[in-house]
Amino acid sequence: MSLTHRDVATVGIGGPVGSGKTSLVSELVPELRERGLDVGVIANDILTQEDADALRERFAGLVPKDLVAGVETGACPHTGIREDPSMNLAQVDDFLAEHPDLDLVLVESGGDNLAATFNPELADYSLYVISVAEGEDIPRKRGPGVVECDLLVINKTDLAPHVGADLDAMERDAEAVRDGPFVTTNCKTGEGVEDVLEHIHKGVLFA
Ligand SMILES: Nc1nc2c(ncn2[C@@H]2O[C@H](COP(=O)(O)OP(=O)(O)OP(=O)(O)O)[C@@H](O)[C@H]2O)c(=O)[nH]1
Repeated sequence: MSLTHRDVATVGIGGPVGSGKTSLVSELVPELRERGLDVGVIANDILTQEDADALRERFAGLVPKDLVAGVETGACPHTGIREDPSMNLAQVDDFLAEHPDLDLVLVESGGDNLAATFNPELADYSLYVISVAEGEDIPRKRGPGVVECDLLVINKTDLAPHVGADLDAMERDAEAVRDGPFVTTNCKTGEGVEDVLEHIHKGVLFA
């Protein structure tokens, strides 16, 4: 069920460069397909189709090729997902024209600087992915992406001991700066992805 006027649920996935957004999408899609859901994927990038091309290959046999699309924003990533989401919305409409029974569209943002949030017109539910390896003080900085998303995902938990990050401190800070939930993940092993799915289900599919 969608909260926007389109008859499909949309989930935004934002976060800094390299935090693990594409890796999370790669983990989520097979699980969503396993649950019988028809999924489309949009990857926003400043000037390339790289993520979309990689995802199209990865999802071969799982997601029709025309349900994986790249949107080239040509500007700051947040422009296409917040200020003017029209290119992304047009892509959602294109998906629906060919696949009217589509259940869910994942919209991955290009990497940003902790400030990006999704326009509610584009995303019914938004995730913000940060990485342990980028420093344990990220939640404490209260970036709008971290504070305002529906679900904060603290990824790369496996790297905490290697970069000297205190995961417990990150979790305490996440709790302190947010009203909403957070989860911890390791997208290399799939750990925590089940929790993300549960939140998405609660947030959009079974809302
Ligand atoms: N160790 C570890 N590496 C991870 C994890 N998640 C992602 N990575 C790696 O981190 C790198 C960046 O991951 P991506 O998924 O491409 O990150 P992204 O946020 O999509 O990056 P951009 O699209 O460039 O902003 C890749 O080399 C991944 O394999 C994780 O949980 N643990």
